[in-house]
Amino acid sequence: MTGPDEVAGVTGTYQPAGMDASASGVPRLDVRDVTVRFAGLTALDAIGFTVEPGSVHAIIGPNGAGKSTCFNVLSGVYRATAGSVRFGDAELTSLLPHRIAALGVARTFQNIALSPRMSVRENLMLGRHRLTRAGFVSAGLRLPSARREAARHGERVIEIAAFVGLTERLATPVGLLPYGVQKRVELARALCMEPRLLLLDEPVAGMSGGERREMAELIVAVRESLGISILLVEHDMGMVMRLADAVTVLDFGRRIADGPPLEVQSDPEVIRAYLGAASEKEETAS
Ligand SMILES: Nc1ncnc2c1ncn2[C@@H]1O[C@H](COP(=O)(O)OP(=O)(O)OP(=O)(O)O)[C@@H](O)[C@H]1O
Repeated sequence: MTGPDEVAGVTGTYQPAGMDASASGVPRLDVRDVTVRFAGLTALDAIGFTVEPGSVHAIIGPNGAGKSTCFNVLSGVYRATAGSVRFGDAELTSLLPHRIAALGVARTFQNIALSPRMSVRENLMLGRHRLTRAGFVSAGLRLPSARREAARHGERVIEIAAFVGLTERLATPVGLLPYGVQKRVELARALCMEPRLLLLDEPVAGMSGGERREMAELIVAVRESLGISILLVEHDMGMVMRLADAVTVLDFGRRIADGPPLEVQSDPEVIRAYLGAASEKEETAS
């Protein structure tokens, strides 16, 4: 059985490749005055926040607030209409998604984006793809250098699978795994990219209470073992309040609060935004 104990048991033994387990080598993410407009609609209106190296930072807000749009800008899927996103010395707003990934920004998706017929191991090997040096030809010819490289990546995949508690599932096709375990495979695949910043889009959406707890423990373990920065969008307030060092609150594309979780939770504008969203839902339901 895999579970939180196994996750906790390996904490501290897992090291980021080429880095020590501290926030050194992890740049600050600086989002400044980012605006995104879609024909007639301002999805993000000059928003800004900073993700400190090695911290867990949450973006929250009612439906349609602009959270996914923000993630899409950070990962290069959407182009910002204005503003800047700096990751250390790099300006991300002009880069394509694969260039942003190459800088060490990895992402998981709200809806699972894995290959269901492929095994856990194969899905994780896909995560290593951007780190693979062997060219198409040498890999195709199975040259010794390409074989050695594949073996190295294979070992790393085994280490990462152990860290997230997936050792016994390595040969299982992903589509046969329970939903909560698939979400862990997604996180493991993102870790296979050796990220310095991990973007988690609703990591516990659709999970049972037990699965939520396991995922929360895993996120803490990632932060503590790797010292990387984690930016997450999440609707589960309890989880945000427990996990996050800082919270940015969006509402209708505007940033309405930013700070430590306790401060943000008692901010009158945040309370108003959430109460407003709740009463709108009630009106639609009645
Ligand atoms: N590609 C797009 N084209 C047009 N409008 C879009 C596009 N993507 C998002 N929007 C709009 O931008 C606004 C913000 O949407 P976004 O998905 O970022 O919100 P969200 O906070 O992630 O919401 P949810 O919690 O429901 O996922 C919404 O009004 C949405 O309809």
